[in-house]
Amino acid sequence: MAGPRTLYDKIVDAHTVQALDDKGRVLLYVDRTILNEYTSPQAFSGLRERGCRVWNPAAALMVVDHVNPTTPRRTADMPDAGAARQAAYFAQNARDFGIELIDVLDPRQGIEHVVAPEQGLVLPGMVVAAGDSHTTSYAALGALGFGIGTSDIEHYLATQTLVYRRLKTMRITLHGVPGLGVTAKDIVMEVIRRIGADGAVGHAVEFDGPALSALSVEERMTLANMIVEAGARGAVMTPDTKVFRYIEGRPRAPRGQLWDRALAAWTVLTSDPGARFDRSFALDVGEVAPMVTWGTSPDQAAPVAGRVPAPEAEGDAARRRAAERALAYMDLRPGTPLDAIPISHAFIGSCTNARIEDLRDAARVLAGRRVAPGVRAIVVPGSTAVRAQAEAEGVAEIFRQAGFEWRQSGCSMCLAMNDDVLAPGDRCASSTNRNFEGRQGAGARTHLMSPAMVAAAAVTGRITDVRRLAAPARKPEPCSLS
Ligand SMILES: CC(C)[C@H](C(=O)O)[C@@H](O)C(=O)O
Ligand code: SF4
Repeated sequence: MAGPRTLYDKIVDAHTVQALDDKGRVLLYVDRTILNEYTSPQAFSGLRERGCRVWNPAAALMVVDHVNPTTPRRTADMPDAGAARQAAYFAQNARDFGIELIDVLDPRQGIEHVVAPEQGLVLPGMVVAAGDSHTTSYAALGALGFGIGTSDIEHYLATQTLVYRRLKTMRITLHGVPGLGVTAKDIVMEVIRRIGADGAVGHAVEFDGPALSALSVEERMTLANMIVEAGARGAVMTPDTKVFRYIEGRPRAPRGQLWDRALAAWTVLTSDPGARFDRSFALDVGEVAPMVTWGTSPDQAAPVAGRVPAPEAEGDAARRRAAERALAYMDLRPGTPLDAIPISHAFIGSCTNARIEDLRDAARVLAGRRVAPGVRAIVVPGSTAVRAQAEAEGVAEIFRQAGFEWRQSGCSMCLAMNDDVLAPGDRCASSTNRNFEGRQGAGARTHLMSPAMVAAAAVTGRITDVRRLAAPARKPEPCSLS
C-alpha cells in the first residue's frame, strides 16, 4: 500500500497471507490465541468432528477463568455440575490437542487478559485473536488484539489464520494531565460517554497522545480493554520503552540475541506521520472527573458530582426511551445526586481493573477505614500472581482489615457465571466493564467506576467522590502503604 500507513494497517498488512477480494477481505495470519472454558468447547468439538489437529499448539494457551469459584480456599472441585463439565472438557481438549493448560490450581491462573501479558505471551506487532471481546486489552503491549466467535476459533486452531475483514480506523488522542483521583478507568468511561456505546462500532481504535504516553502499561490495558464497550472491534497503541520494560524477562518473552532483534523490530511500530484515519476524537484528560454509571449501558455515565439525568434531556427519541428503561431498571429518579445512591455490594475485580496497580489504588482509600455496615465487599484479584504480589506488599492485609473478602482469581462477579451472583434489587459499586441488565445477577443493579471509587463507596455505603475521602496517588508505591 502506498503512502503513509496507520499502525493498524501495518500490522494487518504484515499478517496478510492473501487478499480474498477487493473489498478488504483477507486471509490473516494470527500469531497467538488464548482459550477459555466458556467459548472454546464448540470449536474443539468441531475439530474432533472433522478429524483436524491444532496447527500450532505452542501458539495457544488455555486458561480457566469464567466459571471457576473464587472462594478463598482453592480446590480443583467445581461445586456447580455445569462448570465442572466445562472445566473437565477443557482439560481433555488441552491433553488431546497438546495445548498448555492453566487450570484453577496453577499458580499462573487468572483472568485470561491478565494472565497472557503476565506470561509474556503477547508481544508488540503481533495479531492476537481470541474468543473473548476484551482481547483488545493487548493493544497496550503494541499488539493488535480482537475477539472472535466460535467458528473463527475453530478456523484459527486448524489453520493459524482467519478470514478477516479489514476494519475502519479511529484515532483517539489523549492530551492534558488528569486531575487528582482520576484514573484510566475514568478516562475511558468519559471517552465512551462522549462517543457513545456505538461510537467505535466497526472500527479499530488507535489510542495516542501525550496523556497516553504518561500512563503505565497497566493503565493503558484498562483503556484498551474497555474501549470494546464503545463497539471497537480491535485496538492498537504504539509500544514504547515502558512496554519493552514490562515484557523483558517474562516467561514467554524472547531472550538474548532474539530480544535485541525483537526490540529493533518493535521500535518502528507506529503510525506514519500523515497517516489517515476514518475518524478522530480527542480528549483533554484534564477535563475528566471520577465517573460513575447511572444506567444499564456503559455510556450512561456521569461525573460523580453530578445527578441522575432526566430522560427528557436526551434529544434523540431512542436514547430517551433507553434512558427511561434504564432508570426503571436501576430504580433511580432523575435529579437524584449520584453520591446519594446507597449500595449493598462493592466488587473490585475483572480484566479491566484487577491488576496490582488497581488493588493498590483501592487499598490507599481503604487504609485505616472499614466497610460500611450492611455492605458486602469482595475483591477478586485478576490473577493468582497479582494476589500473591498483593499479599507480599501488605495490600491484601489492608483489604482484609477493612472488611473486604479476599478472594482467589477469576472473572467471578464481573459476569456472575460462578456462584458470585447478586440477588434481585442488590446494588453494586463495581470496577468491571459492563452494567447491562442482569449482568451481575437477574434484577441486580451495577454502577461502574474505578477501583478507588469502589473502595470509597464500600466505606461510606453509598456512591462517593473519592476525592472527598483521600487523595489517591495515581501511582502509589508499595512502601507508601505501610
Ligand atoms: C464469555 C465471553 C464471550 C464474554 C466476552 O466475550 O466478553 C465475557 O468475557 C464478557 O465479559 O461478557
Ligand atoms: S473479567 Fe469480565 S469482562 Fe473480563 S473476560 Fe472475564 S467476564 Fe469478560
